[in-house]
Amino acid sequence: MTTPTTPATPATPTTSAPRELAIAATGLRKAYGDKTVLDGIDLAVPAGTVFSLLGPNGAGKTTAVQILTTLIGADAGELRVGGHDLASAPDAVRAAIGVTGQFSAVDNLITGEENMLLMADLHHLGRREGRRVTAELLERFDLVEAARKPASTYSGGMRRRLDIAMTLVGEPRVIFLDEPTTGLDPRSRHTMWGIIRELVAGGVTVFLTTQYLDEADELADRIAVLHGGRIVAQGTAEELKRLVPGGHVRLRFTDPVAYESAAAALRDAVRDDGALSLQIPSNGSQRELRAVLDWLDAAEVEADELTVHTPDLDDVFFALTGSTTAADSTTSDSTTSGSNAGSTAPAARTAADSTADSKETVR
Ligand SMILES: Nc1ncnc2c1ncn2[C@@H]1O[C@H](COP(=O)(O)OP(=O)(O)OP(=O)(O)O)[C@@H](O)[C@H]1O
Repeated sequence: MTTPTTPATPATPTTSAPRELAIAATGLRKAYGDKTVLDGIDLAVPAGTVFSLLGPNGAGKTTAVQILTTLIGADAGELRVGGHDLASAPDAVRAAIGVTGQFSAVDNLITGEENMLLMADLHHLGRREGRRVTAELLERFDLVEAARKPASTYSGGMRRRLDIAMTLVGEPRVIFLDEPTTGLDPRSRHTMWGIIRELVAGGVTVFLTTQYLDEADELADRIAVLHGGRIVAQGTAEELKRLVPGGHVRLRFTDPVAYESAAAALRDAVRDDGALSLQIPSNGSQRELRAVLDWLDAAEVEADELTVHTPDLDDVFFALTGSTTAADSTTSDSTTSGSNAGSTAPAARTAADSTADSKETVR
């Protein structure tokens, strides 16, 4: 397991007391036949935070969610959710959690409001209280106009909002969101992100699986990458990004003569003769950028375009889960990548660079 060297920044700097853990797993194991899906993983999610579990298809994210929500049993591990032990008090765990995601609880044949009232019944809220909670949640999730229409007529975004609203009827303290924005358009995704932030601001803990790395980057206080049955890295998004070298400034030229003279002056730069571009290792910080610009001035290099690429979670994901070898090489390079951007690690840089082009920032 790779652990970033920098300690995590506390989510709430105002208190130094350790937060109560909403989810705690030690040595979680699960196998299907002779296929080990979770090979002894540890998770610690402080209450009131967003934790994101990332991993390639088939890594075991849904299996982890199913175990932590009591849907299936684990083969081994000490597991606590919402302050209760999963093995000895599954009902208490169920009462403390909400689950939404790939398997929606929405019944298409009835209206949104009826779905909500049904959920209120399941939670044994009285008729009046059920109506009050339903009205409040429909309002909060912008579903008042659609409340009397069959759920089958709802858009994907409306259905997810209804699904979350239904989950909130039981006032869960821990919510598992399994790929909550898959298939949603960008506007609906942003609406969902706003909803998740609001939930967390209200003290709810969110366990999020997602295939969108920008979503984890945007929302998660901590991220764990699951691969080969193990957590191969975990930390804040910033800590994970520091595991991957590959930050650089790219200079593009239109004039081959200018390109050649720049390449001669900047002998440490990586050449791309086809694109007439040079890459200078840089961590993208203001200080390093200034140093690069001074260096270019001194060498009298004038590029037609200058772009800065900093590793993002896609790079991290690719490097850690691309193959065992890639993950291993990235791990060993990681200690130098954050502090010494002047050095480059060829194997990991190749992994990062292959996904880099669409994410460069022109500054
Ligand atoms: N009931 C089952 N019986 C046998 N194998 C299973 C069962 N459920 C899951 N698996 C296998 O366990 C592995 C992990 O599956 P899981 O659905 O947890 O992965 P995931 O990370 O959620 O993937 P995805 O991103 O594709 O949803 C896969 O290889 C899957 O085929």
